[in-house]
Amino acid sequence: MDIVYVRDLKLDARIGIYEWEKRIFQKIRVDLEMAWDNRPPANSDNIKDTLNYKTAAKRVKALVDADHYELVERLAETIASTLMQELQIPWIQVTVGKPGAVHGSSEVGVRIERGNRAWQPSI
Ligand SMILES: Nc1nc2c(c(=O)[nH]1)N=C([C@H](O)[C@@H](O)CO)CN2
Repeated sequence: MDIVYVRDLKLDARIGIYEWEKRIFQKIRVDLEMAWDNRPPANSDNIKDTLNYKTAAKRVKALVDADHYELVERLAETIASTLMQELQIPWIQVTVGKPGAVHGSSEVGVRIERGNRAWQPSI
């Protein structure tokens, strides 16, 4: 399975369950792994055939900017369902991390997979 990825996307988010977290922005980190058939763009050398990683990253930023999220789980699910639907992605892995949220840990968060992991492009 071919992959298009976005790694270590750093964003400022309104996120968290505590009252004080609703009044501040916190750094979050997002990783995306997205299944795609990379042979058509490799053959055409045309951006139109790609899963455009810039488009995906900008959409994630817009989703983060649009709302306060209590849980990293809801943000990860929102990112996965939105990108899958809007960009026709058959399988996605989304990691959302909160660096510095837990003393003694460099990062905490969630990783989810949605869609068909066994997806293969038709030849
Ligand atoms: N599984 C989760 N656990 C926790 C979350 C979360 O979003 N998912 N959030 C918090 C707090 O907001 C925390 O990050 C503040 O330090 C605690 N546990």
